[in-house]
Amino acid sequence: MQNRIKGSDHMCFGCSERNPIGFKLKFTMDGDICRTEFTAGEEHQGWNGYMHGGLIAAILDETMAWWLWLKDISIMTVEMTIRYSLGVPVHTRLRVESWCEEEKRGKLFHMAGQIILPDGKVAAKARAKFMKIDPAQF
Ligand SMILES: CCCCCCCCCCCCCCCC(=O)SCCNC(=O)CCNC(=O)[C@H](O)C(C)(C)COP(=O)(O)OP(=O)(O)OC[C@H]1O[C@@H](n2cnc3c(N)ncnc32)[C@H](O)[C@@H]1OP(=O)(O)O
Repeated sequence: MQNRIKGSDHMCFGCSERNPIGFKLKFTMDGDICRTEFTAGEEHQGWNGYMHGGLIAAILDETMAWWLWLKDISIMTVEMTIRYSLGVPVHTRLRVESWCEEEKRGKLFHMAGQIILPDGKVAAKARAKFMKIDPAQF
């Protein structure tokens, strides 16, 4: 998997290779699904042995954002809900995927994403809205 941005100096917590405490996620498009993988470590725990819910949200947020980013659409998250169905154990390879459910007037994107455990069960599912922004403002 390759990030599209190379040589830039951004410090995005989700995807920058330069951020020393970030997730360093790398994304790829598979048809109309954006995918990444992640294995949580001890430092990502909430309850012992399980990943912190806020960090689960961050991974889902980032994966949905990258579906748009890979299509050259600059956005910001404006709303997100998460259903946490199963604990996400640390030291476990996770598959994360996202897709677009609806586009409104080319400005608001209704996205969804999920974290899948090795046995195929969905541990967490997000729905979020992303608003198109002018990247020159940031
Ligand atoms: C070279 C370097 C590259 C570096 C590249 C790094 C990589 C990059 C990868 C990506 C990485 C991303 C990382 C994860 C994504 C974040 O984490 S983003 C961070 C979290 N999100 C934020 O901070 C967003 C904060 N919000 C804002 O700044 C402002 O609300 C915004 C988004 C700029 C919009 O402001 P605004 O233009 O004033 O919008 P506003 O007038 O309030 O609303 C516009 C319209 O949308 C509607 N609307 C607003 N919110 C909603 C909503 N939640 N639901 C429905 N409608 C809504 C309004 O009703 C309005 O409708 P109309 O009146 O036009 O009909």
